[in-house]
Amino acid sequence: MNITLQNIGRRFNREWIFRGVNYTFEGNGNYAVLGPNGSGKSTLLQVLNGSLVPSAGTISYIDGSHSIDPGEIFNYLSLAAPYLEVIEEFSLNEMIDFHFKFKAFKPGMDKIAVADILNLDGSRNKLIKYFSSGMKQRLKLALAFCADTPMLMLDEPTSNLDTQGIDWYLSLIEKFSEDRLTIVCSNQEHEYSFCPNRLNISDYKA
Ligand SMILES: Nc1ncnc2c1ncn2[C@@H]1O[C@H](COP(=O)(O)OP(=O)(O)OP(=O)(O)O)[C@@H](O)[C@H]1O
Repeated sequence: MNITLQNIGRRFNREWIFRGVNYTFEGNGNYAVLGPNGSGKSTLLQVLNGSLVPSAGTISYIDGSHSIDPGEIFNYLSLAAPYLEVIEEFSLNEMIDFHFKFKAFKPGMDKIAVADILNLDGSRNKLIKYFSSGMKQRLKLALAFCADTPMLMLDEPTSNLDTQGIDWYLSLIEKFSEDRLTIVCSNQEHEYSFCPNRLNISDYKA
């Protein structure tokens, strides 16, 4: 999967957050979007995942030999981000069932394997509203990692995770990011140290 940005800019009201971004995210590469708080990392990720339209420029998606309509791109990606909520009234079982109505499981994965990855097999009927913030973050990550999509987008992936949770995240990266384009928005080195390709959004401040 390739994503090509040509002269991309995004503004809110009169303020340009970034401008003139020319960049290609290629193949199954690992990419980090870097920059200090408020620099526009999440805004760029939202442009990349089709939830925000760019204010300038064009974005194109190519999967193999065919191009994908930006309106359809959500079907091709898995996203874990602080602004993407889990459904509090669902149990863990219901949340997994719901998520995988829209996305296929990665080969070898199923509902039980996802609960196993979370180490929450005994809590399958527990309502998500009773999960701790770290458990909710693990759930968001596991749902994204275990879905069979050609793109994985992660915004602040280890927020609310303890040291053990960070190791758990890194083990999932090793297991589930190899064969897909992976983009991580972060300002914490341990979250993106595996990414050889780095885009600093501050370089495009208008
Ligand atoms: N819907 C919006 N309306 C107006 N301004 C917005 C909106 N969303 C984001 N912004 C502004 O855009 C700028 C970039 O925000 P963004 O969340 O993309 O930064 P970030 O680099 O991801 O920050 P952080 O590291 O704190 O998560 C900020 O100044 C923010 O206030």
